[in-house]
Amino acid sequence: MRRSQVDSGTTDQRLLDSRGPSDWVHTDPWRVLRIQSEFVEGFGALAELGPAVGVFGSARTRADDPAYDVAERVGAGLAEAGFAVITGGGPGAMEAANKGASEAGGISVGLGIELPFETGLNPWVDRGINFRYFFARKTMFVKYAQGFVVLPGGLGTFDELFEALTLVQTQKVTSFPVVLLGVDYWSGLLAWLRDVVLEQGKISAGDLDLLTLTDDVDLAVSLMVEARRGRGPTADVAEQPE
Ligand SMILES: C/C(=C\CNc1ncnc2c1ncn2[C@@H]1O[C@H](COP(=O)(O)O)[C@@H](O)[C@H]1O)CO
Repeated sequence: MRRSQVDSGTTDQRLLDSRGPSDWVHTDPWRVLRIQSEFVEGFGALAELGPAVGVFGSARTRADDPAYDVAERVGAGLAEAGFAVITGGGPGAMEAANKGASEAGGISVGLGIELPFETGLNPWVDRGINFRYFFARKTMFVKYAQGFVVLPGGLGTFDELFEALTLVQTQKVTSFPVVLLGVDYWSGLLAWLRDVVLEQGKISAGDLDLLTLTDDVDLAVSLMVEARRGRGPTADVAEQPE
């Protein structure tokens, strides 16, 4: 535009001078940009992480609970085997796994989530990202972890476990090992999946093959190592064309 068509002032000036209504920051199009920024930040922070395992488990596991010690040993074992350990960055089993990984000299990652009862990232997270949106955070777990160790937990842990299983069942991700650590805790769920869900044809037998139930931390770690070998030499970079 030229002459009288040109708006007075510059675009920069209009941007910097104007303080109009602000309700648009709470609209969906603006949220889309915030969501996008979570993906950009997550991909940017984790792209060069190398082989990693996700550890899920209860936010309520106390330090005197035997499961805390198990989580700590899992974190340490995975770190010693060369895996980065990715948790939800919160308290309980997450904190224990991060502690184990960090103390063993490994890469301890926490993907925190904004919650009404904010707890913040636990002190053992060395690389942390805070998310507003659960679904953006979940993408990071499945994109950057090559296997999952699941400690005793509640609804959040179930959600993460079944999300991983669903993605494999529907072939949305390459199959990865899922270890349920805690025979007493998890065997009831596994029995129900086998005796009711499988029996009534709601899942296939192969869907259960993905799961290993054990109390053995070393076995959990070695299953992850085996799976990493199975993925071949590209396991560290895992770049695929679109
Ligand atoms: C409930 C309390 C704190 C919650 N803080 C959390 N911080 C980060 N991640 C969390 C938190 N709570 C749940 N998660 C995710 O779900 C899984 C644990 O859920 P569960 O219901 O406790 O089993 C865990 O793997 C996280 O990814 C203060 O007590």
